[in-house]
Amino acid sequence: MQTLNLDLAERSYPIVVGAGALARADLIAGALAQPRAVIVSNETVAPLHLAKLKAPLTAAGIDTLDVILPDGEEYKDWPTLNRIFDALLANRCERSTTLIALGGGVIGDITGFAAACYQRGVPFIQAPTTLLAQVDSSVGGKTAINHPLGKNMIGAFHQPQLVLADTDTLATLPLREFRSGLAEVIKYGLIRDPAFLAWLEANTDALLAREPQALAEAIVRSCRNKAEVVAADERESGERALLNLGHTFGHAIETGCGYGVWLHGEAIAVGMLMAAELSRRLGWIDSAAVERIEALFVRCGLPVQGPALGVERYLELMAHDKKVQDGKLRLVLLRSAGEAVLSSAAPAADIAAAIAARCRAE
Ligand SMILES: NC(=O)c1ccc[n+]([C@@H]2O[C@H](COP(=O)([O-])OP(=O)(O)OC[C@H]3O[C@@H](n4cnc5c(N)ncnc54)[C@H](O)[C@@H]3O)[C@@H](O)[C@H]2O)c1
Ligand SMILES: O=C(O)C(=O)C[C@@H](O)[C@H](O)[C@H](O)COP(=O)(O)O
Ligand SMILES: [Zn+2]
Repeated sequence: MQTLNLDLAERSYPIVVGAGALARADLIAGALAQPRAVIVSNETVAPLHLAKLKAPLTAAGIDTLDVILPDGEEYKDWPTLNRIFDALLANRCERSTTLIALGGGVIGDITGFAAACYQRGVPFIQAPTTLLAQVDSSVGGKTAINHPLGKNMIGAFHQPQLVLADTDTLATLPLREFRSGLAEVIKYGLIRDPAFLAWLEANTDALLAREPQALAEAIVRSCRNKAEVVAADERESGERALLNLGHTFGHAIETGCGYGVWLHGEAIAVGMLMAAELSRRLGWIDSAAVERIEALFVRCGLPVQGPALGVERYLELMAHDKKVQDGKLRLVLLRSAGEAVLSSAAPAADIAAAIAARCRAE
């Protein structure tokens, strides 16, 4: 078990990574204000992993209520959020009730947002069970639901009290979901950690084989990168925007195709290649760098071409991006494979050409 700390003064919290972390009722109990917690999970994860979390809590005298939601990105929405509020109210949950999100990023994001809103804010704990959630969404306090016009458009910054990433849960994760998580792992290498990028290239096979040591190292190094960025810029007034590499394009793919059709990691993999292609057109990186990124995605089984939405539709969807300022797109681009910058310098024609180069023909 390894523990990192996300340093945010009075909102600091531990990120615990390792086999069996879900059973650490002692850590959960230490974070609770009363011996009661509400576990929010979904119909897929609960039968696989809920007992590992719930039984030790019960044994420790902590009363738990389960809220089991339908599974899917398309349920990261208002009606599903309301189901959490209905359960909290029906069970007279108080301001000191802690919510525990057991699942992937969808459960983490919606539970975190419910915690941010219920009675104007209650504590919550992240218990991520996908690779993507263990390396990214459980850390940093971005919580949200989707809107038909854009991803994560309704949300709040609300930090968890604790992150418990049990690497044993990854054994049941479908391969496509595992690959999707690798896209966010690679993102850290691309934006700020060239040594990690090289390590990922050298350890792709071990990761795809889910070798425990390689997995733990990838998760810890990812969380360390994320924790450093969030500690420096919690509310995304600067450096945190770099965590959005590929997301302006990727969110357009997710929204444009309908939530759940493209997985988040798949969409941002293509988005990162669009950003790389645009950086090449600006003369910031060379073709070899773009090919290097593409080769790693191919080895990880990630897509390298986007859907044929049409360039105009991509641009229309991208106009909703949260980084848009005074109506102008700001994009995360690459200065090298290992250094990203936020820039509004790209000419519209180059943005359109980069999209066209990386999506299927209509
Ligand atoms: N808040 C953030 O900072 C942040 C960061 C990245 C992504 N996100 C969001 O996270 C979401 C994507 O998260 P995700 O990739 O975890 O998707 P997900 O939550 O939909 O989980 C993927 C699938 O795996 C299943 N699953 C989860 N754990 C499992 C396990 N251990 N074994 C078997 N099946 C399991 C889920 O039920 C689901 O079907 C998107 O909504 C994205 O916008 C948020
Ligand atoms: O934590 C962040 O900051 C991120 O941008 C992490 C992203 O991987 C994640 O997908 C996030 O939800 C995107 O944020 P958004 O502000 O573009 O919705
Ligand atoms: Zn993401």
